[in-house]
This record gives sequence, structure tokens and C-alpha cells, in this order.
Amino acid sequence: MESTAIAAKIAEIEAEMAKTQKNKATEGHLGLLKAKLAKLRRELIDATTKKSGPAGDGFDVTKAGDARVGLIGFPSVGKSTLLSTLTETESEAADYEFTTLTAIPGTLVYNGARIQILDLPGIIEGAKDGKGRGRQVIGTARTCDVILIVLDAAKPLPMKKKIEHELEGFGIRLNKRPPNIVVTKKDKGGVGYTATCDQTFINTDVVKSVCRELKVNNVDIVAREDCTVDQLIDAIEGNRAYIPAVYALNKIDQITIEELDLMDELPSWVPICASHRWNLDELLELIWKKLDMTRCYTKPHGKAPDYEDPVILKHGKRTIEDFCDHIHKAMASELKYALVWGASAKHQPQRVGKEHILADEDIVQIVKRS
Ligand SMILES: Nc1nc2c(ncn2[C@@H]2O[C@H](COP(=O)(O)OP(=O)(O)OP(=O)(O)O)[C@@H](O)[C@H]2O)c(=O)[nH]1
Ligand SMILES: [K+]
Ligand SMILES: [Mg+2]
Repeated sequence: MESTAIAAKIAEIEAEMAKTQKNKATEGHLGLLKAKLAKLRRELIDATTKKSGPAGDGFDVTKAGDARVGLIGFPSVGKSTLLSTLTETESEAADYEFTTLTAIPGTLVYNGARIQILDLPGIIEGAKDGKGRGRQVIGTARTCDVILIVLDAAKPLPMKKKIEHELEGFGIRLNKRPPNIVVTKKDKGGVGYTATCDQTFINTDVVKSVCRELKVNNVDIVAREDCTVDQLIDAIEGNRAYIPAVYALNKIDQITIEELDLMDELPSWVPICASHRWNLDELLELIWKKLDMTRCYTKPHGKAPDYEDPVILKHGKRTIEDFCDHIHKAMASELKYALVWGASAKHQPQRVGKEHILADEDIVQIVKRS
């Protein structure tokens, strides 16, 4: 199917879902519609990727530094103003929509880490289905370690919902973890389903019809937590990007204190004013927390630790071996043991091997085999 035909079909199903009341009797039908949607969206993503090659997935900007943060939002919410404020890069800002037409990278050094910030064109409703440069923007969002959703503080909620809908439709899951469902595809034997705990939303019938709709005919599925149909579909599809998100509510200079007080309550939200540099410290702190990176300081034998230039380790890659790999390729194979001072050490220093997991701000001395 052509992209536009797929997009039309998607809109049709979304309309039917909106019309369908949510209750026990319609659960199966809704599950089926969700599976249909997932399949169409997969086709749509494939159509984009195949037509324009690998770069067509997003903008052609090389990843640089220790992490990438992308600015996503409707036009004119202040993304470019924010990029220019946070980094040395100047990205044109103006009071008309679609000022920014491509991805503009800037760099920020925070806690010794080099963070690439990507200013992106504004997205609009229907972006995931090919409107404007939306699909390219969302494709780029998939490559980010944190997505910074920029909203206008004057009307944040409807915008937030719409943007989340666009990102979700492209397989991005914000501030969520992958569901605990084990999916094992196989060559024959049909659909097998078991659950290790009580299930509120799914059962054998639901699993079978969802699999049929997704054209996954031979598979074993084990649900290891109480999961929704959406989570089931995500687990079967398997190409979801689980990315932490921060919501920046920009232009708080234009709202009242009372309105501001209400917003402070929401998790992952930071009210800011990019043009006056208000509250950017809190924003960066939250981004840093969501990036979940570990700083480790090297300590050459007989010298003080180097606090200026930490080794930055990413989430899930924080062993001594990862630390060695960061310094140079052969280091891990030359390692005899390491001495570690800090939160991960049982005593100061602790002598550890390759598998030891480091904590933020640990100090590491590598001892090589002679
Ligand atoms: N009052 C106020 N205006 C702001 C703030 N931040 C940005 N603006 C203004 O909002 C307008 C849009 O800003 P941009 O930075 O171009 O917004 P954008 O999101 O990059 O827009 P597009 O690239 O067109 O999607 C400009 O006139 C900015 O000066 C803010 O914190 N407060
Ligand atoms: K603008
Ligand atoms: Mg812009």
C-alpha cells in the first residue's frame, strides 16, 4: 500500500476506536483494532525507511558526545530559543511557525559529559503519518537518549497529549519500561500462551486474535506481569524504543503564578522561560537524572584523581570492562585488576575485576598485567 493509503486506513481505524466504548464486551474488538493499527504503522515505518534509505529515517546528523537530547514540540513553542540558550550554537528563532526546517545540533557540557542537543523542526498533528517533516523529526527522536518535549505553558495539556500520540504512533514509548512478556518466535507449532500471574486484560483468545492480526503464526508468549493489550502488541512487534522524556513548559513569563503553581505538581515537568533563562538549572538537573549516566574519575598510580575529565558511562554499561573500553580498545585485555573508591566499593579502595559495576563519581585506578 502507498503511504497515503496506509495513513488514511490508520485514520479510519483511529476514528472507529474513538467511537467504541471501553467495556468488557468491547475489549476483544478494541484489541483487534489495536493490532490492526500496529500492523499498519509497521508498514508505514517500513515504507518510509525503504523509500529513502537509512538516512530517510531521520535527519542526517552525526551523533557526537556522550548522549543525545532531542527537542520535540509544536511550532513556535521556543525550541530554537532554548537551544541557543543552552549551547554555543545559534539556531534562528522567530515569531512565525516552521522557522526551523532541519536538525540543528549544539553541544552542552554538564557534569563533565558532552551532551548533544538537537533542535528540530516543529511537528504538527498527523506528523507520524507523513505530514510535514514530521516523520523525519520523529525518526530522529528515536535516536535520542532523552526526548525533551517543549510545550507552551499557556496550553500545555492538549499539546502534550497530541505529541505523545504522535510519538507513540511511531513506536516510541515515553518514560515507560518494556513489559515483562517473553516472546519466542518459532517455525511451527502455532500460538502458545501462558501467564505466570493473574491477567486483567488478556487471555488465550485475545492473544490468539492479536497474533493472527499481526500475522505472527508461530510463537510462544509468556506474560510475567499483569499486562494490557497494548503491552502485548508492543512485545510481539518488538521494535519499540523506550526513551525517557522531560517536559519543558516554556514561556512561563506569559502565565500567572496561580497557573504556574498547578503545573509544578506534575512529575517530569519543568517550568522554564528560555528567553529569560529562568529555571534552566532545574531543567538540566532533570535531564541529567533521566540520562542516568555514570561519571568515573581515573586515578593514575600515585597521583590525584582527574576530576576535570571524567569517563562517562551509559545506562546499563557501567562495568570496569566498559570503563576500560572507553579509555582504549586493548585496555580490558591488559587489565590485571582495578582499585575502586566510592559508592560501589565495599571498602576503600576495593580491588575488583572486569565485571564490577561502578557507581556515579567512583574513582578508578587500573592496574595492568606486566
Ligand atoms: N515570551 C516568551 N517568548 C518566547 C520564549 N521562548 C521563545 N519565545 C518566542 O517564541 C517565538 C518562537 O520561538 P522559536 O524559538 O522560534 O520557536 P520554535 O519552537 O523553534 O519554532 P519553530 O522552529 O518554528 O518550530 C519567538 O518569537 C521567541 O522569541 C519565552 O520563554 N517567553
Ligand atoms: K518559530
Ligand atoms: Mg525552531
